[in-house]
Amino acid sequence: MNWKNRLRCDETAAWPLLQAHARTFRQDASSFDLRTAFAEDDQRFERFSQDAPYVFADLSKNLIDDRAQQLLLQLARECGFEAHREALLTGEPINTAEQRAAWHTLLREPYAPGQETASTSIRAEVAASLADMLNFADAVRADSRITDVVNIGIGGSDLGPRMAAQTLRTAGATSGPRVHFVANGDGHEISELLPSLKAASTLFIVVSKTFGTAETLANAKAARQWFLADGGSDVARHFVGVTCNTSAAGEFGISRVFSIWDWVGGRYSLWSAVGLSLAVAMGSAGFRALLAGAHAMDQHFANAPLETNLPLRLALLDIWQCDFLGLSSRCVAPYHHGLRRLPAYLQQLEMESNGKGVDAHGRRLAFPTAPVVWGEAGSNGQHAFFQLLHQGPGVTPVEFIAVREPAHSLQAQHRTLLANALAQARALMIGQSSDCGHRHFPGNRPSTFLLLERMDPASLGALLALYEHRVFSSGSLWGINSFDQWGVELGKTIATDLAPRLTSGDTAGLDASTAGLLKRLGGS
Ligand SMILES: O=P(O)(O)OC[C@H]1O[C@H](O)[C@H](O)[C@@H](O)[C@@H]1O
Repeated sequence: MNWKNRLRCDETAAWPLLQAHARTFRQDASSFDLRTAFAEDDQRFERFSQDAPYVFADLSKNLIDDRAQQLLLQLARECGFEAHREALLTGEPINTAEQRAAWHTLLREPYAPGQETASTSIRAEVAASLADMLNFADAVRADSRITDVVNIGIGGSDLGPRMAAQTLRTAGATSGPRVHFVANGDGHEISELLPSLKAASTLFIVVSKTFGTAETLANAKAARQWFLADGGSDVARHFVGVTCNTSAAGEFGISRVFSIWDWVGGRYSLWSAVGLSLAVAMGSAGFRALLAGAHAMDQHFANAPLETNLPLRLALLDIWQCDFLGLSSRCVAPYHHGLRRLPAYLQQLEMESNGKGVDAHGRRLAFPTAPVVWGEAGSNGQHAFFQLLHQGPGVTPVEFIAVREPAHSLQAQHRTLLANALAQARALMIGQSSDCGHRHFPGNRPSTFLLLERMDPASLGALLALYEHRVFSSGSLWGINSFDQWGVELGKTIATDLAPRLTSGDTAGLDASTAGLLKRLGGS
């Protein structure tokens, strides 16, 4: 099957079979129960868990059985998933709305000069661009005059590098200058940071694929104004840019520009020069290790049989939960302090990619797509919202992420943390019967457990690539284009219209609520 003619999940023969099968999972006494499933099958853990590069995954505590798993695999095959995956990995224009590839996997593919293929020149270009970016990053690290680096960007130009830098700092894999991130259009964020800096020892990296994002341009202007006021004179040396739009960066006064390709989607761009601040934080060797870890996961995704292909298995579980069990949210609980921004990163990756109500041809979808992703680092979440997960009226699947080896020496404390992650997953599943209502835990609540041996650049690269491919896989089967984001545009257009009205007080044509609020907010 050609990827362009692939089927949508609800057009397959597997779809109605899955619907029928899902009825046996309804929440009543005769339905599927995890406790019974484990009691009746001593191989359940082995069959619903697996290794993938750098990641071990246990899916066995989910509300899924062999028949559901087989039907979901049938659904993937019927949809033409393998052809679509091939198109992703070979740079076909799968972002059909914008007629371009989504070829982030190329950014982490090792390049050996002399390999003659049709795409040799783009591979050579990618390798040269990476070397240029990493040389610059190492030079910044070696320059004792630079003590602080500020990444100015938002969305995909912030979330990935910020989360990865934070994770690897906690893991002890960063050194060199302090790296800060400014994203928010709210001027409080940059205003809080700037007074702690000195113009002469600060490097600003302005990251924007389009170089047209209002928040980033406003923060970059504020930074330049502060830089000049603080006695800085050499804007060209202290401001560099990362963008597709080199001319707009030039107009801003930035001469040192690291360019990226239009086939690198914002939320998939961490691996490109968008990761410059991260490369400054960990050096070229660390950045290359991150790419190598991601590439190992790419290879797994490309070659592992569908039955043991972890990104696909997680995507099938998402589809099963979302479309057949009616579970519309997923809690991510990373039991690693460094991963505390992972839920925010995944919110963009998953919800901006797959939060669509139409398919790639613009046809309305009659089934739900991306679940709401939310979460907080463990064990913090246990003392906040886990109450709802254990005893709330609805069911929310939880995804635990744990790292076996800590980067600190508090071994006993780490064992307690791991015990807590295990305990929460087990408590959700086994529950506890009590005649006293508020002490009753229904149990049979699903969770997935992802386990890393240690947190280092390669493991993080693999984990993030796993999530990217999972999102591609579910999006592919839902029939949607995971690589556009038209849903963010309307609000931007309206904000452009409203901004001058806050000063003029003009409310013509506005609804009464917006007009009333505008009058209260205006004039400052
Ligand atoms: O990198 P930029 O062009 O500044 O875009 C930054 C972000 O803003 C957009 O509105 C999109 O929602 C994001 O996908 C993107 O990552």
